[in-house]
Amino acid sequence: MLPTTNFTQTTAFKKLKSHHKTISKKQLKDLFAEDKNRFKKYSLKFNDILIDYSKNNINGRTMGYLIELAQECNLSNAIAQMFSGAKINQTENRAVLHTALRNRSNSAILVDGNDVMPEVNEVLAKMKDFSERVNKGSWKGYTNKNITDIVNIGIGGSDLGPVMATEALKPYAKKLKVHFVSNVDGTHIAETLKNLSPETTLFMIASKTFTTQETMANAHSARSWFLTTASDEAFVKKHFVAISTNQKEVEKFGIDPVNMFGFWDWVGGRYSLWSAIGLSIACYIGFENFEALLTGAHEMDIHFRNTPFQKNAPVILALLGIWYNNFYGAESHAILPYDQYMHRFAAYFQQGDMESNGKYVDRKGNQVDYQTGPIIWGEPGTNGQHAFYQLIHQGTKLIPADFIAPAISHNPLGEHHKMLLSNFFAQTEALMNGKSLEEVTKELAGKSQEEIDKIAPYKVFLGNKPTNSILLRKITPKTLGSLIALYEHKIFVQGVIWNIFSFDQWGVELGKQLANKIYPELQGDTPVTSHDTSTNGLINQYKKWRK
Ligand SMILES: O=P(O)(O)OC[C@H]1O[C@H](O)[C@H](O)[C@@H](O)[C@@H]1O
Repeated sequence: MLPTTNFTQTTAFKKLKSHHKTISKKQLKDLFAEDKNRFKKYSLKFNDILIDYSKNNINGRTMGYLIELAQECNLSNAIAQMFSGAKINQTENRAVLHTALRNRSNSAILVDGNDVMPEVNEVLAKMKDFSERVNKGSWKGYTNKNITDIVNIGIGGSDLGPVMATEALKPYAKKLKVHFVSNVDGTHIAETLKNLSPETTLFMIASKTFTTQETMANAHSARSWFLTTASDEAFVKKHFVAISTNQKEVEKFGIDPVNMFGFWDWVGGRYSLWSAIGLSIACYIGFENFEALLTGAHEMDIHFRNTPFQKNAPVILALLGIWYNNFYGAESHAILPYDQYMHRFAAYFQQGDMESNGKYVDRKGNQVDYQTGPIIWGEPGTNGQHAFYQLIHQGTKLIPADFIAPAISHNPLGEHHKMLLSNFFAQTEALMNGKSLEEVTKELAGKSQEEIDKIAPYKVFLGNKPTNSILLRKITPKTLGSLIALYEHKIFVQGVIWNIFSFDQWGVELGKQLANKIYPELQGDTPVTSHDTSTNGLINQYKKWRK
């Protein structure tokens, strides 16, 4: 059982509340002026990742109290429980063991008294064999041609991780092309299949439950498309594999269990890219690179498990998030990768974070009276700079942001990377320092006082906007693995402190139930009357227009 401390009742919370009153009056740039060692004090290095959190509204006292908060909430105990296989997903009575999937040390991890590692290793070996066969061309299509294209059909956790990681690691791609179909909107699969040949396409039907409406609809459409050309059901096994925890449903769909890659109920969908759900990643970048991804995550797991909170990267990022969420009233958190390959990273952690910590009931079953998970959003820099950064710089909302960039580009084209990184460095500096009225006035020298008075207020930047900078040496499979695990554990720590269950997702059920109720009502032309007037009106207009 996880601890159930109400963090707002802790001594550390009270200390932080009163400390906030004084430190929030301080300007970040003054904190830097006061302390020459600020960067050294508030940055840490983990392998090829430098995390600079010095541009935050914190001092030694803030960090001390935040760490006390983590201690009072029994974080160490919660961490130990997660790694040991305790059933900390209490509302579903499940262990939470994505860390076992990348446990390269192979030490035993027990669930209900059984070591899960032999099974984990067995699936990994099967993934290795499969990805190598497809890549080498010894896995043939039904007309004896090599597979050239993989289509992963899945949604949510069975899609976002593989999409994000294959995009982020494109420079490591072998020769297979990979495509992803998630949306039940027929456009997604229709557009994907347009340029593919059934003879050389392999479908991976990825679904933990194998009952998800969108995935099953797309899987059936893919099979029909395939059979239109291939004609013979017997060929399905050469072109369809399943990734799931539900063998019964896989067989019902017609996929041979030999071509099924299993995982377990203790792998949460949004934490599943390390499992067989990562098969498309392994095929795309090669198994050795997939293993490097696991190793990177494993090393972060070790760091998270064994490092004192003062130097513990996920703990620090989590506590800073809590600082802004619960003391400064920040509603959102931006993730801003300065790397085009990382363009789905924020989208990936929208599910990772918001599905985990978007909860209003605490671990005792009571409604919380404080804020929990933030809204996660972001786009790659520099594109974001020319779109929404205006609001970060001069809007009325406080938006803490993580800036992420690699020192070495996979495409060292002329001066591009220096230009990109000059923006990366400049933005956090600008957000911190802002621009004073005095500086603006100086810039306007030569203009009349009247003109200056008119325009100057608009040109002032208040600054004092907090950011973390995460500088990576290079985006490699290993570094990406560590980075993803860093964010995963950050989410875990926050969930522990907010006293919520981070590993269920009951909130997605209601919409699904209602869609299932409405679906049959869309048959025929008879107007519906069973809903509120708005829903009835919309459905009935749809029925008129579709004729
Ligand atoms: O993998 P599946 O069982 O198809 O589930 C796919 C997704 O749908 C669910 O509704 C949840 O919101 C996600 O957590 C999950 O990843």
